[in-house]
Amino acid sequence: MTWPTGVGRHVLDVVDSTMTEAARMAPTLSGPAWILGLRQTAGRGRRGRAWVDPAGNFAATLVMRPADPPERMALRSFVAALALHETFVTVTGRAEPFALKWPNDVLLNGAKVAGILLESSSASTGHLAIGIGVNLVSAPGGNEVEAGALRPVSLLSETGARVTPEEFLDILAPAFARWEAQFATYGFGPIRTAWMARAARLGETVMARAGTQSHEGRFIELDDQGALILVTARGRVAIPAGEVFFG
Ligand SMILES: O=C(O)CCCC[C@@H]1SC[C@@H]2NC(=O)N[C@@H]21
Repeated sequence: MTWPTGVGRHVLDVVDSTMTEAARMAPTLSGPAWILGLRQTAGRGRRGRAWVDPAGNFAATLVMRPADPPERMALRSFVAALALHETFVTVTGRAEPFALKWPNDVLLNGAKVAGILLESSSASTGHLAIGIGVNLVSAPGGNEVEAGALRPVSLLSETGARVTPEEFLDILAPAFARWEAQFATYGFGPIRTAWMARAARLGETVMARAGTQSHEGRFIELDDQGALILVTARGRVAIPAGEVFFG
């Protein structure tokens, strides 16, 4: 696959976090760039959690500077999820074991194989950093993740597919560029439709936690802002940000 024109590619042997490196590099960048860390010493996940990624796993951040309002910027997590899903399908030749979990995870055989972390800067650089972590060759033990979280698995253990972080990036970056072009041209509509076609547990009852509130209901769709829509005993509820538990 061809590397997208005008997009930087930086590979670092060791880095604290590619998110931190993205913030350091942003002022010097003239266009979008991928930063791949072959090892991270202080990787971070969503909601202040640590992200442990041993050698052989994939840890990268795409830094870009979209001229978008914040709510539109945030929709790029769905663009990234679609690009990640496509990359897994390309690498394994199989679509059926992969699914997307709202808001930002990719599942393999119902367990977590990848996560996405979005950070935007209010500083003068105005950059958006899209961090992607993939358990290519190893996954944390079930006792290393918080209670109720999905079991982590690796691509290698579940499918036998062995791919290096550099190879993974060289498929992911063009895939992201294609989905991003679709988002830029047609807006969120086709992204939303494609995301729902790959969504885990669509139509089923799930539990969502948003802040201190929990909602149980049938997951019927994403709305046009990327919020999770549940039909609960009290009616339709839109959850703009939170976590979902499948139980
Ligand atoms: O909590 C999650 O599921 C999101 C995990 C995101 C981890 C990636 S690894 C590359 C980038 N650098 C980081 O420190 N975090 C993200």
